[in-house]
Amino acid sequence: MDSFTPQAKHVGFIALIGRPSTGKSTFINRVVGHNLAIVAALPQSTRQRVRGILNTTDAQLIFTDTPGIHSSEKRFNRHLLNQAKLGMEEADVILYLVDVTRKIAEEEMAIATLLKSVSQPVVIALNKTDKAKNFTVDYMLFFNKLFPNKEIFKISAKENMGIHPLLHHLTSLLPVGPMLYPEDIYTDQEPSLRIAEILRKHAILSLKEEIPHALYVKIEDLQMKGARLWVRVALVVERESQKPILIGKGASNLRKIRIASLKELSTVFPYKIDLDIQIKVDKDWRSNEHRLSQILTP
Ligand SMILES: Nc1nc2c(ncn2[C@@H]2O[C@H](COP(=O)(O)OP(=O)(O)OP(=O)(O)O)[C@@H](O)[C@H]2O)c(=O)[nH]1
Repeated sequence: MDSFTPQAKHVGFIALIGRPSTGKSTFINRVVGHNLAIVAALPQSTRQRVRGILNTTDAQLIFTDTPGIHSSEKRFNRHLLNQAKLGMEEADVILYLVDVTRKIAEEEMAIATLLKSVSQPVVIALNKTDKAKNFTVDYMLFFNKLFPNKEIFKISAKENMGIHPLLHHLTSLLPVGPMLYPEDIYTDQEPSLRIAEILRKHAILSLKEEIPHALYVKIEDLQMKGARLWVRVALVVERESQKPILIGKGASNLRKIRIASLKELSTVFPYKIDLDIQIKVDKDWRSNEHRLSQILTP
């Protein structure tokens, strides 16, 4: 007997899909218990396919957090949709998370059409059912009609309601096989990706409206210098006029981003980090196919 044969469990990939701000990142953080993905009250804050891995006694659930699906023809949103489709192709199970605080709209029709054509099992979970104002009943009717006999889960990722039965059901749908990751690994993200995600989150949180979508983060240099990790990072915007907004009066916004990022980085990495943050302009990067594929492809 090979003593290295991993223990057989229910193991597989679960692609999370849903329209923007549905709570996908909150859900992953809730079940995995680490702050892996960007959680922000902003649409499309998840551009990288972040994975969270939940190890239980009988399963290894590997979650893929896709960008929110948008039924927009804009090139930028088409890219996000492609990323979501990519995430679905690799998955054993698709978990469709629905935000019940928003009325049923064309996005649900678009997603339902997409889901009708997939070969994997689809699980539907209605999220944010803790909110007083919600359209849970409308969604139940909508999905019962589209997917007769399918169990619909009612959850709150934020308030930790209904999560256990959902995880139990997801586990039952995963194939039995060897574990794909060691049990102590909860993400397969590279350190540079994690640093970029954290910087981008705090940059986004420090801004309002237009700019967040015009921003990406590039790790330009990353070196261990003695016991410290030295990182040079560029916050890249689309236009010169966006630079002063990001920097803020007397560099106040930049300082805010640095302090919040360093605080979070200190909880993730076991060494001190030096951050050299620069602000750069990459003119109209969102219309540049080449740049988009560099930024959006994990
Ligand atoms: N009341 C309530 N709010 C929630 C719940 N889940 C998520 N939220 C909130 O909804 C907002 C969006 O959550 P995210 O987890 O960032 O959503 P997302 O689907 O990852 O968003 P994108 O990355 O833009 O696709 C945040 O303000 C969350 O706090 C929930 O169960 N109940």
